[in-house]
Amino acid sequence: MTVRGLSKSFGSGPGRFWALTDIDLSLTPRTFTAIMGPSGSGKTTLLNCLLGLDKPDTGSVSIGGQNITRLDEAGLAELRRSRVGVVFQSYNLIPSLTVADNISLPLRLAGRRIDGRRVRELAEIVGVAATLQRRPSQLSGGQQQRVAFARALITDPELIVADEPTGALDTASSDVVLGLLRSIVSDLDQRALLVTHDPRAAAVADRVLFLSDGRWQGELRGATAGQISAALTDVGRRP
Ligand SMILES: Nc1ncnc2c1ncn2[C@@H]1O[C@H](COP(=O)(O)OP(=O)(O)OP(=O)(O)O)[C@@H](O)[C@H]1O
Repeated sequence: MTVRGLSKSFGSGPGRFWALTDIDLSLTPRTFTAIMGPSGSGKTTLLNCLLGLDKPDTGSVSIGGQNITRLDEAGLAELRRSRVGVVFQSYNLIPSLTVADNISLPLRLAGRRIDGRRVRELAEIVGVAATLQRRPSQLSGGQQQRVAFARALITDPELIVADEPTGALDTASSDVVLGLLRSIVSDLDQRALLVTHDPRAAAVADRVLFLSDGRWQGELRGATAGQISAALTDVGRRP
């Protein structure tokens, strides 16, 4: 996945506001990248541009070698359904469906064949194989988030985007979910993009990119939570 020279504004005339300016980003397979930045720095706008929910003013977003900024609505729907797996803070599982049916839902929506063996395999990888016939309400928050990861992986996407995936979890469940994301990247050859406010979560990534006022402010590789926290404070202080 490659982003080149991406800029995004809202409004027009004197009220025009640049939420993102000249953003470049490259995510290669088996890399785990975290994005951090103060509130209003442009993180959600960037994710929305990657998912085709917002159209950038300039620049390109290439996923699987295709510039998604040129896709029509049908192409963008297919992108979000099959080519990018997304996990949010709220697990967004369908309460009336079993865990197995929640995991296979993206395939059903895409009209693709459901491979029961693959559903079980992913459930095992994320550690919810014993819960396949239960409903989401019978699972803990951490278990529900693991189901959301299996659902994100079922279409074998080119990128996993996790937007505050540990925001609603306690420390122990957060650690499990972050360890899972880490192993998804290494064992399943995935690339992952994590947006988080939590330096402990970002420390699990290979590199952390800092965004402020819609521009990259720098990056850290292999940093501890303490180093990330200090860098974040520094970014927030810059004029
Ligand atoms: N639809 C919109 N219209 C006008 N301004 C917008 C719109 N969406 C976002 N913005 C502005 O763009 C800037 C970036 O917002 P964005 O939501 O991307 O920040 P964020 O880093 O995700 O913040 P948070 O951490 O609080 O979620 C903010 O100043 C916001 O007010």
